[in-house]
Amino acid sequence: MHSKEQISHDEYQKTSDWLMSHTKHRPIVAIICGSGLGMLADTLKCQDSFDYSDIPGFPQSTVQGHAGRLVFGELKGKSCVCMQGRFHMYEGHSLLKTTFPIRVFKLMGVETLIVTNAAGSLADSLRPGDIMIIKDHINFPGLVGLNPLCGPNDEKFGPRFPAMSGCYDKGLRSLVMELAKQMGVSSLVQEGVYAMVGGPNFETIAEAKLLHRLGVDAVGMSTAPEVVVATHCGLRVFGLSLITNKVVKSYEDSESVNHEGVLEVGRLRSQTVQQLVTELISRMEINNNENTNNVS
Ligand SMILES: O=P(O)(O)O[C@@H]1C[C@H](O)[C@@H](CO)O1
Ligand code: HPA
Repeated sequence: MHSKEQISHDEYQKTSDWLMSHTKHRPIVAIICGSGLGMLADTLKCQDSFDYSDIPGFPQSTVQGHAGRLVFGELKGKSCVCMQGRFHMYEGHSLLKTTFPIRVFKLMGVETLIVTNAAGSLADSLRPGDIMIIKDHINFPGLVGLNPLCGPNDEKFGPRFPAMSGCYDKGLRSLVMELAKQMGVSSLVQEGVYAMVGGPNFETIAEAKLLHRLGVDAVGMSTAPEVVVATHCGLRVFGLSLITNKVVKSYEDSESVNHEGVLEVGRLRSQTVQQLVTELISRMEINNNENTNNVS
């Protein structure tokens, strides 16, 4: 059971120290690329990149469309770190390992986490290719005790009982809605509720109907554990889902979803997602800590 595993503060610190000694970048923004969205790292300038297999303590990516590389670089004058590939519970990683990079980023001085994912839509208003700004989430594994915060609490990171209301920063959500208008893509962008299920199978029709009745707008297999750990340690979070498919919720519908189709929509919408994230990073306000120095 996941809650028996522990990762000490020292272990997170060791990975952070290793990374800080191998790059001059001092990131203030971390980006997690969802399935098929690894190109978000391509926009970073003056890159330093590390395969996960070379980073002490890092888990390995096993999913197609998740390269398994950590990329540091500058975007619009801000120092960033980008995960080209995330870890999912269904890969067999414990939730602590799944979220390991988040606390490492915190120790490196990151202030803001941008999470992206591929998701299937339940809401009729969300079509494949649309972008859903995550307003809130339902962490289904978390609700039954599969939560990365289970086990002894490390007060150095955050409190035993962290609040999760407001975990998706309101200011950043409004900013992205505004940016979408300015970029002329507001018809593609709306807010909604994301639900995490364990995967790796896609939903049955009965499960889809249940999620729809519960008010879920989009469903995926990631993100919630990362956001819980990030919020626990005080990171500001912005999340977006690229809608890659409609979740089949009728027995009359003969369509079915597959991972290749998910990756394909990622490729088709990569530029718009990239532009939105770039503009967000460019326009977001940051706290002036020592990490704001640019790398020359
Ligand atoms: O890493 P994300 O959440 O973007 O990946 C989604 C969920 C599954 O891992 C995969 C299914 O196609 O895409
Ligand atoms: N369900 C769950 N996860 C997903 C989906 C889906 O329909 N599409 C992309 N990730």
